[in-house]
Amino acid sequence: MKIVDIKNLTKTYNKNRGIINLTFSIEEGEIFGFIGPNGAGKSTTIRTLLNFIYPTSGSATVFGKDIVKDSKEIRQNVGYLPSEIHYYDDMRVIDLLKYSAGFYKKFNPNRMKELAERLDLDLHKKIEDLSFGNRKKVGIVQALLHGPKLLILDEPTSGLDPLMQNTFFELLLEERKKGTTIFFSSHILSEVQKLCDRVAIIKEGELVKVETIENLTKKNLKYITITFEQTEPMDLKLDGIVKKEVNGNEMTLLYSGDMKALLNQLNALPVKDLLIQEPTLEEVFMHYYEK
Ligand SMILES: Nc1ncnc2c1ncn2[C@@H]1O[C@H](COP(=O)(O)OP(=O)(O)OP(=O)(O)O)[C@@H](O)[C@H]1O
Repeated sequence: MKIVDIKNLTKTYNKNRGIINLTFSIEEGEIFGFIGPNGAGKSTTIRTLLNFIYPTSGSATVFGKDIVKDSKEIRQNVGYLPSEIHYYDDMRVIDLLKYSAGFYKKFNPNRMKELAERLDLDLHKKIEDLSFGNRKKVGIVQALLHGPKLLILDEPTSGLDPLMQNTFFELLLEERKKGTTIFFSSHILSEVQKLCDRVAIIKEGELVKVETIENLTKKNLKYITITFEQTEPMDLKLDGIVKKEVNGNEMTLLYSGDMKALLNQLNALPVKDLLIQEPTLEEVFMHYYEK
């Protein structure tokens, strides 16, 4: 079942582009990454899905329900972590969480305590006394508290130290085991690689690609290092060379072409050593972005 289904969704702010003609969907139980540089349109997409802002054109459904007409119903089953969190500063964490839990039909105080403990969050502190990272934790507890079917997380890890990020990822994997679908925006590629099943890449408001992490990292792009016997310039004439660098007798290639064609050419050259590696996700994305 499609938990999120976005069709030709466009949002323009006066004359500014926000997002243009986005179409993609997220299946039940997926951890789905949403990747793009600052200003690409990630928050705009998320805020539109939650009906904080209205689409200019196009449509989307969450749980099969219309994001504009049925937004109240949808929100009962969504946990949302905004990228920037603004709270009432003089409230204590516990009171704020109870207050926000009041908007949902399901609330479990034991779950609140358990989550606070796991994240090492002091429930009795005032919000104004919390660091940025600790405020983020409040947002995480708030998003998970009512056992949502869909988690929408906008840059969730910014401000968390690496240990806390791990705890947070563990929590997400536990949620996934329960069947929760997770939509996760980020500009940090390694965390997406670690956690997500599929990823949508967005650039300047437009969707570049939707791909499984497996395919993104494995399918076509290879990182190739060739060491030649001699330093005289060697030339390779091949389709599919995305990037080439030559340093002394060493040539590195990002290559997405036919492997046999490459090997045939190398066969005629004085090759001393050859190393073929999986590219990092950074390299894969650069490849998409450069196009
Ligand atoms: N309230 C607004 N008014 C006018 N333009 C806006 C508004 N919010 C966003 N934009 C524009 O829409 C585009 C997408 O912004 P958005 O915040 O969705 O990007 P993002 O991918 O979430 O980036 P970031 O990681 O920096 O939050 C940007 O060009 C931005 O300038």
